[in-house]
Amino acid sequence: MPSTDRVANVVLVDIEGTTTSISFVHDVLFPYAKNNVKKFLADGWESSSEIKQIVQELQQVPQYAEYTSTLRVPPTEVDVQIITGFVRYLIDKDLKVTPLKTLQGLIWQQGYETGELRGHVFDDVPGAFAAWRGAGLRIAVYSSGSVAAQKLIFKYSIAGDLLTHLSAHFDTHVGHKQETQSYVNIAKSLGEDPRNILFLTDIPGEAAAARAAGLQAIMLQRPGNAPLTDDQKSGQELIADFSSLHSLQLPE
Ligand SMILES: CSCCC(=O)C(=O)COP(=O)(O)O
Ligand SMILES: [Mg+2]
Repeated sequence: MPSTDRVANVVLVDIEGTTTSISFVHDVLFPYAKNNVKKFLADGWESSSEIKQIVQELQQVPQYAEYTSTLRVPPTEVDVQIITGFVRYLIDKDLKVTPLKTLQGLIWQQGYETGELRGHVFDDVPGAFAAWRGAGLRIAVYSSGSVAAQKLIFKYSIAGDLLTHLSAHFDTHVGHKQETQSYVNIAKSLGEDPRNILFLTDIPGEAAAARAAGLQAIMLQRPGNAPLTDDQKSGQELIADFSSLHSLQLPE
């Protein structure tokens, strides 16, 4: 079906590689979190129950034992230094683990609120959001970034406050992005027939998982995204930006 004839009630967008450049996430957001994590943890180590909870959850991550085994001196207690090192290790490996994503969102909040960070969105994103909402569609977000981080990137975007366009947010609490059950959960939470949800993403495994749950899925080939192999392209609908989707309509 050509994109122009497509119908949906909900557009579900991924962030990194879809609405936003991979470079912004990897070259701006991740370094910001790595540079600020030590002070952030030290400031709340004794007083913040949120930080205590995150630190506990980080120690349950399977890679924690692997990380501590690489240290010259095995840690005798969990302190700011150890957790800072582990957070930086997880960020370098781009592991999408939930407590890391929660912590990153809290650290980025300070950057957005002080004006040090502004969320990147590609040029066509604000117009597409306005067109979809104008046609009566809902827009939802599904990213490995925490719901709080999702809200920040759109609220403080380079194109102004785009959060007002968004009616639902999903992160890894709903499941991982390459698992079909996550999309079943999202459709249920949205109260929608999966066939009336159009998922936009840059990752073939995410598109496949969404389709297996009955959603429509289209893949983005944004500047800076990893090139797709012929195998990954096969059976996919590929678009360079959202412009061909401006005329999305509600089902009859
Ligand atoms: C919510 S902005 C930060 C993006 C992020 O941390 C991330 O891991 C991006 O993953 P995505 O699922 O949006 O590709
Ligand atoms: Mg992505």
